[in-house]
This record gives sequence, structure tokens and C-alpha cells, in this order.
Amino acid sequence: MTIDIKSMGYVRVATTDLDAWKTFAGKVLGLAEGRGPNPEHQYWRIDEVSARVVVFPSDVDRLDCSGWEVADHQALQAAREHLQKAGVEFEEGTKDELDERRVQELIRFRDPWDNVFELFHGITYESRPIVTPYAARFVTGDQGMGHLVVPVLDDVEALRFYTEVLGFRLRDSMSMPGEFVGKEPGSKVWLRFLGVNPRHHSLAFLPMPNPSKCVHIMFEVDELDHVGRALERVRKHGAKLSATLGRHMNDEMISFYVRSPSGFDIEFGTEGLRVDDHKWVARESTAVSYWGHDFGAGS
Ligand SMILES: Cc1ccc(O)c(O)c1CC[C@@H]1C(=O)CC[C@]2(C)C(=O)CC[C@@H]12
Ligand SMILES: [Fe+2]
Repeated sequence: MTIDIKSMGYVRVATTDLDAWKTFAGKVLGLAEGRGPNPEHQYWRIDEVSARVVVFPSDVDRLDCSGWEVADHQALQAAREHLQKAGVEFEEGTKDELDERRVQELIRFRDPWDNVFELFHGITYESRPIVTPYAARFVTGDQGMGHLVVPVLDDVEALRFYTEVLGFRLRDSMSMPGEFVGKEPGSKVWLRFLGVNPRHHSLAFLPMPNPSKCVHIMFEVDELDHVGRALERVRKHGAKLSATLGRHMNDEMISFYVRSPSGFDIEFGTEGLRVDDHKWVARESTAVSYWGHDFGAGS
């Protein structure tokens, strides 16, 4: 047995520039302002969940942690036992941490490369319907809030850790030349795309260090027009486009990438593939994209 993660629930972002994040999250991405216990923190909504993105002031700019949802107390208890057997140290959320995240229970641990993960259950949701600033509807529900790509240093150990310890399932692999990440010419490194629900991937890793502790976070909207409109807002607000519009090969998503004030990218897309675990087989994609996604063009 392994851990039964249902979906990606939230992210917490540390920033030195709250004002820049306010403009970026609200005006560029079009997330909705939520409320929370700390008046200095920004709580951003994309659906009924009280906050999917919490931005808080810090002396560093980086992803602080990601939160992953399990069904209930029993599932979290099973996760504790599994982590213990796997030799992964974890800590319990304090009363303040539970209040801040508005969850009933949580535990926190690190992967071998210092990426911080939380497992939680019982997150609050709001009675007031979500109204986003530009009327975009975000695709969440059983697919969770989106996907996260984390930096690792060892692609073999990373695949083992996320599948055997955390219970993610391999959905796709893509190799890159080792030179790209500073390894010997002629060597290969692997990007792996992992899922826990119908979203093609909820977690992926890139074997390359990144001080922001995040390669990107992906948000999905339900119409291409909302991707186009967001792209216009990127230009209007002078945000840096990290990759042009394109359609990925593995999850068929049409998206662009924009640099966040915390140094990592946000991928903003639509038409992501839903997969069925009973039928899906892990594959190897031979290109990043069918078209577009020029990672050198934004600069
Ligand atoms: C290849 C791919 C498939 C589906 C995705 O959602 C997705 O984000 C990617 C791209 C992953 C990756 C990245 O995010 C950082 C910059 C990378 C390493 C590249 O330069 C090519 C692939 C890119
Ligand atoms: Fe992505």
C-alpha cells in the first residue's frame, strides 16, 4: 500500500514584493481575492475552496510548500504510517497552521531535495460563488487545482520517491540532453509526469536545481479565449513571457508560461487531457509540444 493522494490542494508562496503579487495574481492571472486569518497575507481563490494560493511576506522569493489532499482522518493516518515505514520524517501542523490553511489536520515533510509537501484533509469551502475578475472558470474539482513542477537533483531517486513513497502514478516521460542541466554531453536526464486523478499530471519534476523551489505551477481554464485574454494582460502589465503559446504533446494542453514575482513560472492553459487509470499506459513523449512553447522567445 501507499499514500492515497486525491489531488493538489493549495500552494503557499513566499515573496519580498506583495504589491507585485497582488497585481500579478489579480490583474494578470485573474484569480479572485479571498479572505483569511492573517491580514498581511493574500488569499487567492479559483473555485469554492477558501484559498488555493496563499502569498505571504518574506525575505525570500520562492514556493514555500504545496498541499495535497487526502480523503479524511483515516487516509492521513495511513499516510503517517506509510511515511514512517519509508523513513520519511514528518511533523504535525500546529493549531495556527491549521487555522491559516483552513484544514482539519495536516502533516509536513520534505522530499530529498528540500521541496516541502503537506498532506491535509478537511479544507473549507465557501458558500459564496466564485466570481473571478475576468470571468474565467478554472478547471478544478476531481482534477485538483492544477499541476506543479518541482526541481530535483536525481531523476532516478525522484521517480522512486514520488511513486513508491508518495503513491503518484507515472503518466509520461520525456528525456532531455544532459548538457541542458550541466551533465556530460551525450547523457540523458528524465522529466517525469505523474498523476493521482484524471488530470494527466499533477506533479512533474525537472532534474535541475532552482532556488525558487519551483519550475512552474499550472492553472487550467475552461475556454481558449480565457488563455488569449490572459496573454493580453501579460503584455499590458509588462510581465515577462517565459514561453509563447503552444500545445503540449503529453497532456495536449494549450498554454503559455509567464514569470511570477517569486521567480518561478506560471503556466496558464486549457484543454488538458483527462486520463482514466484503468486504461492509461505510461508513455514517452518525443517532443515538448506539437507546436509553439518557444522558451527562448519571451526574452
Ligand atoms: C514538456 C511539458 C509537458 C507538459 C507540461 O505541462 C509541461 O510544463 C512541459 C514542459 C516542462 C519543462 C519546463 O517546465 C521548464 C522548461 C523546460 C525544461 C524546457 O526547456 C522544455 C520542457 C520544459
Ligand atoms: Fe506544465
